[in-house]
Amino acid sequence: MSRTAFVTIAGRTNAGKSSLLNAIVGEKIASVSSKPQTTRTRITGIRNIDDVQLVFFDTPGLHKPVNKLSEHMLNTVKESVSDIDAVVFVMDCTKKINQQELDLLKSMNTSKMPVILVLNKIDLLRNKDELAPVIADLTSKVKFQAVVPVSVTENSGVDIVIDEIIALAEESVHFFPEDMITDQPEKVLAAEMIREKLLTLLSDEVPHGIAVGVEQMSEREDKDILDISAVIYCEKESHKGIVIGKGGAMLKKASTAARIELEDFFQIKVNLKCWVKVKEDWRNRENLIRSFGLSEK
Ligand SMILES: Nc1nc2c(ncn2[C@@H]2O[C@H](COP(=O)(O)OP(=O)(O)OP(=O)(O)O)[C@@H](O)[C@H]2O)c(=O)[nH]1
Repeated sequence: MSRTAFVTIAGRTNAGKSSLLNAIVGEKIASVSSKPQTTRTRITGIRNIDDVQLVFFDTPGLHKPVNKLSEHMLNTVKESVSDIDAVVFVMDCTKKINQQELDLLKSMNTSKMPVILVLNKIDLLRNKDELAPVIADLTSKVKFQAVVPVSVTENSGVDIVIDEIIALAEESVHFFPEDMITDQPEKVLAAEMIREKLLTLLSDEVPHGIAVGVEQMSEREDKDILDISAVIYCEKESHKGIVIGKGGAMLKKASTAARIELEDFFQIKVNLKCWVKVKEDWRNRENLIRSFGLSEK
């Protein structure tokens, strides 16, 4: 069974968060982060390792450098974390923990978020024995899933961080196709959430012959609403009828289930509109793949 881990990287300015993310996801990050994002959740990188897909994203209240976090943001941590499987909290091991970092870590404990502590920049330590008391002090105050000494610059410990994240991955479909990169990861993720709901509800009636493309996804300027319009492509006219269902019942059920999941993930009210179209042999059509926001590597 395939697994997915949704991961947020948090920590103080200059701790090495971007460097670590780059070390984990490699060059894919460039294509992902350079585009302006429309939603508050921002996917910053994707990495596939065997049957596990790691999806890195920023989430409100957590992605800002810790020294810029306000009280208000700390309070929102609890509400905005339902989809996080792991928080990777990066600290510069040569710097003492400050009150804000401690508060944030404690609020993560309160909301039962698994936290992997990365003690970065160990290459700067003259004597590695200096780490033991630091770790002892931190673990006496905060509960961590794992504590990993790392030097991103020397590429030491990064593999262990990856293993710890993999250990927290949950059984799930992969939201992003292997070997493809996208500059619109939120659209791809939303499309896959909709497709997954349809496949679950339809069971074997329309096996695999469904593709979903999110054509529009934008947050309203005046209201906290995310408008998403999606097209469901079937291979046959008869499949279209099944997807829509009697009096539109099936489509309604699937889009309601998808909307609930999308609202939970993006932490915003979602207005989802789905259309069903027949496109024979969509699987071989390059332009369709492109309209899903994907491209071959
Ligand atoms: N010596 C050393 N320097 C590192 C290491 N990891 C990152 N750095 C350096 O630390 C600085 C900050 O790294 P970033 O990855 O930009 O840190 P950040 O946490 O993303 O910073 P903000 O975006 O400001 O929040 C850079 O100059 C990195 O080259 C490390 O393992 N050892």
